[in-house]
Amino acid sequence: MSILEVNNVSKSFGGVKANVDISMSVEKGKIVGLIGPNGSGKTTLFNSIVGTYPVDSGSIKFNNKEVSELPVPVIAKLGLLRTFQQTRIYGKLNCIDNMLISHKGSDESLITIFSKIPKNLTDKAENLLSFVGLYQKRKLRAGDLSFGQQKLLELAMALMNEPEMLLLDEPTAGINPTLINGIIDRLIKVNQDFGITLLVIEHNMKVIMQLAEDIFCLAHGKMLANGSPDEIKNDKRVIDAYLGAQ
Ligand SMILES: Nc1ncnc2c1ncn2[C@@H]1O[C@H](COP(=O)(O)OP(=O)(O)OP(=O)(O)O)[C@@H](O)[C@H]1O
Repeated sequence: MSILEVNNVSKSFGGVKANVDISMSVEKGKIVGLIGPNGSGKTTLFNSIVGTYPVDSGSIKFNNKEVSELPVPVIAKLGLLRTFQQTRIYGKLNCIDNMLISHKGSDESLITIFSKIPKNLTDKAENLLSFVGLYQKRKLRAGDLSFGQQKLLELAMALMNEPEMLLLDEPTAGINPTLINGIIDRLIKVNQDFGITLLVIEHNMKVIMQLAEDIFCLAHGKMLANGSPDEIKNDKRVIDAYLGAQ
């Protein structure tokens, strides 16, 4: 059963056709990759799916519900969330407070939020920090964490809202190669332990081949190929698109 259905989505910025007639389907419970050379339209597609940009045409269905006209917070409440290439954390707040602030009930001011935090929410924040390996650092300012740890914090912050599906924009970008395996293991656990469907943009081919069961490849704003890691690895169109982009 598919959790996400993108049908004939197009999006232009002035004369730039960032996405042209894109169709893709993501099966519930899977880890799916989205690859493509720089500027091929991956982030634009993410932004369209989560509601950041209105699409020019086409349909996006999440759990069979049309979401292409809905704003970001409404889509988030339906259970579809994204993380960013550059982490979005509050550097001056400690890890626990970052977690509490990202909880979706929190649309009030910071003072109101912190003055009435239920104990179970703090417990949940601590459990998730422990899940991503940051429990010991929970009282440190997020800005003092390494970039890799900030990415794990951002992942934990997204999990606070118990999404059904997470869109991850380059979860291993800028991370020390020795820590990359830790991130891959965490993402697999997110998928297996919480049953969260993952759609992952990734430039690191080794990572996406290890992580994803199904991979979509964009080039020049169009859907170029779709298949298993093995099929994609050996697809001449994909190889040419990457070589041509270098
Ligand atoms: N807000 C915007 N305004 C104008 N042009 C944009 C905007 N966002 C993206 N574009 C253009 O759309 C095209 C696709 O960009 P996009 O960021 O979606 O590609 P990408 O595959 O995510 O690239 P990268 O791998 O480098 O992150 C590019 O030509 C880009 O310059």
